[in-house]
Amino acid sequence: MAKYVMALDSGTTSNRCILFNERGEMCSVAQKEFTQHFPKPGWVEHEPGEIWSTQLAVAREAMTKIGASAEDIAAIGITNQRETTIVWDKNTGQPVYPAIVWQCRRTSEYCDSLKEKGLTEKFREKTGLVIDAYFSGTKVKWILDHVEGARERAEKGMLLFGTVETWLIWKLTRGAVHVTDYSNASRTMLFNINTLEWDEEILKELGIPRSMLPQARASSEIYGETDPSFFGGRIPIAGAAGDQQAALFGQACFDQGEAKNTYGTGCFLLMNTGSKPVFSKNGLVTTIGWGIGGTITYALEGSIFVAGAALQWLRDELRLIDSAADSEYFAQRVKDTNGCYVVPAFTGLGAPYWDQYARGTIVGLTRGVNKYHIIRATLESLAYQVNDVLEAMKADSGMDLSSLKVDGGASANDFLMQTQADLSSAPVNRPRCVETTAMGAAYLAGLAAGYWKDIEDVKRNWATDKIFVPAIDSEKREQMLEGWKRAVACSYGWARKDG
Ligand SMILES: Nc1ncnc2c1ncn2[C@@H]1O[C@H](COP(=O)(O)OP(=O)(O)O)[C@@H](O)[C@H]1O
Ligand SMILES: O=P(O)(O)OC[C@H](O)CO
Repeated sequence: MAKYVMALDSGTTSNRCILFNERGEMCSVAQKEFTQHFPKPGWVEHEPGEIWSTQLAVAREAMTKIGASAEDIAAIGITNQRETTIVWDKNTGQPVYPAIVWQCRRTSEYCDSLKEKGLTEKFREKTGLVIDAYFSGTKVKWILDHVEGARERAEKGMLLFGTVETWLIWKLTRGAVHVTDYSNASRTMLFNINTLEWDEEILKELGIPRSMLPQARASSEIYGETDPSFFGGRIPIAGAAGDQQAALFGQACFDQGEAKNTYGTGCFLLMNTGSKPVFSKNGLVTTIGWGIGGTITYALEGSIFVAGAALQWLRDELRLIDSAADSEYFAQRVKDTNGCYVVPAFTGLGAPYWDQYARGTIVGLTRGVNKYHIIRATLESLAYQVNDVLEAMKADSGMDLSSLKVDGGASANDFLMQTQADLSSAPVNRPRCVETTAMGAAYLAGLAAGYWKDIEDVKRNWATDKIFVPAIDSEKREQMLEGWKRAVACSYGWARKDG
């Protein structure tokens, strides 16, 4: 019997491969960063070829590290940065343009024009999303409009579109399989989450030919097998999900009302809402969590664009810290932020504000504010943003969260986790394995391949590392939150051309 399930976790800044055993333990890990391209202010691109080559390299490296062969791998599950858009030639496999990354704001004005046409409600009802440059649809349109000859070739059926999992599956099968899963499809703004079909009316509005789109499939099923040239044998590719949905799965949030927050480059808070979509009145989006065995599980999501990336900004641009982890120590050199707030709206504000033109700001500066206050305020900004989303989620779902499960790189920061518990007045529960995204992908694939029997196996493998309980009084909390609201208001609309 095969010993492992392989998770390919293709994130925004790096590709990872983790081999899990039956108990959900990580037996081998390999990771490689890839290049971020910022060709213009607000634009973000990746090279699709580099996404593929680094992903393949880490998969081979993880196998080599423990001497695993293709026969040792029961299945591959793929999880990925979502919305990032790749268009390539069906015959040559050559991308026609770099991958336009989820953070890229280049289609903001076109999104405004859709809103001005009064299409907001229609898009929400069909796709569950707000109209925003974040999602893939307008990025595909941009490529077709701006790359010479692309629209003509797309109309002739010569071009294919995919998000990152689609691209990787296509590459791993040497062009034999062009699929996406429902969770990733639900992030394109082209997919009807009620009918589970690409939406003809939206495709027409955006001028996107149907023939470019992948087949939308369940998140846990065998899509195809890897070409033997890659790993020395065929391995079934048996699961795929967007990274945030995979984390919800990996955190074993299987019951309605269970939620997790991932603190990575951005922050993504998702709550399982069961088998019916819940439409938000408070700035959240409705998304597909996963589709398994003919059943769809929906989720409410609050997407925060800049979280851990703000720590990278402190490290790389301001050079106030040497590593993101140092922020924990420095933040505690002072007892508070001395009245200072950092709003890291570097690429606009996502949930619950959705202001494409907001930009980052630091407010409350006085002569006494030092670097430790700024570091602390930056870390606190992650917790404030998550709290804003939590409040919206409580209002939409009518449920009070008994605890919040957390994961992602920045969840290792105890100061941040304690601040979250304090600001949100709720216990924060950090699991022993915070690689829940990769774990979720592994489970989705392992369940389809019969490596695990059912979700009870997943639940059994989940264990708490530490619970952070609220430790400040409500007066202090209210005072901190009030200042944050005023700081956020200062960042609104800054990049709008008309001021
Ligand atoms: N100890 C820490 N404290 C605060 N932020 C951290 C810490 N460790 C990592 N980070 C931040 O978390 C992010 C990396 O987390 P990860 O889950 O790997 O992100 P992604 O999957 O989005 O690439 C980086 O933006 C980094 O700045
Ligand atoms: O790569 P991550 O972990 O920052 O996740 C990115 C999200 O999927 C974007 O929607």
